[in-house]
Amino acid sequence: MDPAADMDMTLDTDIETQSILLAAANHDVRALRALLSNRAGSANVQDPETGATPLHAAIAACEPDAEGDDTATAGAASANGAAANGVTHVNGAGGDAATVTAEEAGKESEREKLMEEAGKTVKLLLQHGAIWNDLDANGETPGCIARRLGLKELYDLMVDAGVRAELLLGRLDEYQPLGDGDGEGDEDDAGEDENEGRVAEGGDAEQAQGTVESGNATVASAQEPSQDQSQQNLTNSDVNNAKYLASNLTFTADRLLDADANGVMMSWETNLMSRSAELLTPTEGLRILNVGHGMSIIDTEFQKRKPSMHHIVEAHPAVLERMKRDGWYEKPGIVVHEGRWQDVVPQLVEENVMFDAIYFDTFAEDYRELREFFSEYVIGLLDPVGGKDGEGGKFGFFNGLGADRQICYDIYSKIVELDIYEAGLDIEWEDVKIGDLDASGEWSGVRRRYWIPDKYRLPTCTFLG
Ligand SMILES: C[S@@+](CC[C@H](N)C(=O)[O-])C[C@H]1O[C@@H](n2cnc3c(N)ncnc32)[C@H](O)[C@@H]1O
Repeated sequence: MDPAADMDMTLDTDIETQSILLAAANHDVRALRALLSNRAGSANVQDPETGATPLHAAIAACEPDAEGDDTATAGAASANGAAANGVTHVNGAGGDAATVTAEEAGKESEREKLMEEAGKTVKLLLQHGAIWNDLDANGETPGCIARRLGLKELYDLMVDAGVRAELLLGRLDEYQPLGDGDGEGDEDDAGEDENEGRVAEGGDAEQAQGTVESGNATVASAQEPSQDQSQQNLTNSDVNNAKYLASNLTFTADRLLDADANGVMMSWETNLMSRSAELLTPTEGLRILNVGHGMSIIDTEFQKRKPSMHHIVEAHPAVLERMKRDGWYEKPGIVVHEGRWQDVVPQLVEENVMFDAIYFDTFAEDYRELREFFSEYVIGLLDPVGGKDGEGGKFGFFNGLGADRQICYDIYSKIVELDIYEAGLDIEWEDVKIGDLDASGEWSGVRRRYWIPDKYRLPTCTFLG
């Protein structure tokens, strides 16, 4: 190509990119609509330096500028409203109350207007295929910026966009083979995804990937779906799990690590395990199934409740070895199933074995496995008239879905709620505060920090109705 023409084209593209970013930042919906209709895919242009997409620009524009225009966050920070501030002033500053309240009310209405305009811009961009989880140069998705700035309305829009994208990818997944089985690319894909950073290459942009953590595995990139993009998501998770099951493990007092120093299980999760056991088995003498033994934490809690039957499914030879050494095979009511739950559980269903409480926490598996477990098997294994006083059996799982990024955690909490409901179960959440894991040095020597949120959303599921 003629170099001059080449340069012209580059200039045109740069100008187009900057015009789109500017229209998004100005919340100029009319100009933006015209620009987006010029070229497919232009809702995903990125500033070459900052990596900002139009979604980043539209949301970041709500940040107050340095000269004290604090409209956006003043309102956002007072999510509970100017009224609360007004009360403070009435009590504290006597005569100024009316003025201050009017000022606050003015700010609040300015903020509402800003949110409305930003919201329209964000929706327009999403309608034009803007990807919800593109990362800018700071490693933030647009939703991360909204959260950092306290812009709840915009954050919720981004969460909903992520839920839609992931649900659609999940559905597409059901209609496509998981890996082509010819080996080509499968192993590499698995290696790429497996417990590495949560950012994968996705077209031009880096994208945030949520993870389904049990201490564990990968899940789902999350992007507005297209056939090509959905393919990225179809990793052969069997390969990941198989690789983990063949790897060496290191046990110490406070952690179980795989051969790559990934945290399979860590002792900071103990209170989560004991609270789960408490909610699942409110009384002694129940029939329990636990999938994934790990550091024995939840099984020890279950044993304290003197179960009448306590089945454990565990697939890793080193964990099984340790269980033997520690006398688990001889404990009261214990039945150890050596093998992958995928092989063991269908057999239990066939034999009509029923439980009052089921817990699921594996490693190096993705959300599809968890979903398969509760959609296909829980219904057949959980006694609808079991549990305490025959009120029905309970199902729980380690909720580490997308836990290495708050927005992914919020998205997966919604997705799992929808899927659980579709499986005929109801879900109740209990929030458990997580301490400062950095301050307590939890991640030292662990390859990847798999937990970010300061609250764990603990799920307890029962039959609907
Ligand atoms: C995160 S740990 C479980 C921790 C456990 N909840 C505790 O309280 O210590 C996950 C366990 O699941 C096991 N596992 C992984 N994949 C499995 C599979 N497909 N079937 C059965 N067990 C599996 C791992 O070997 C590991 O012991």
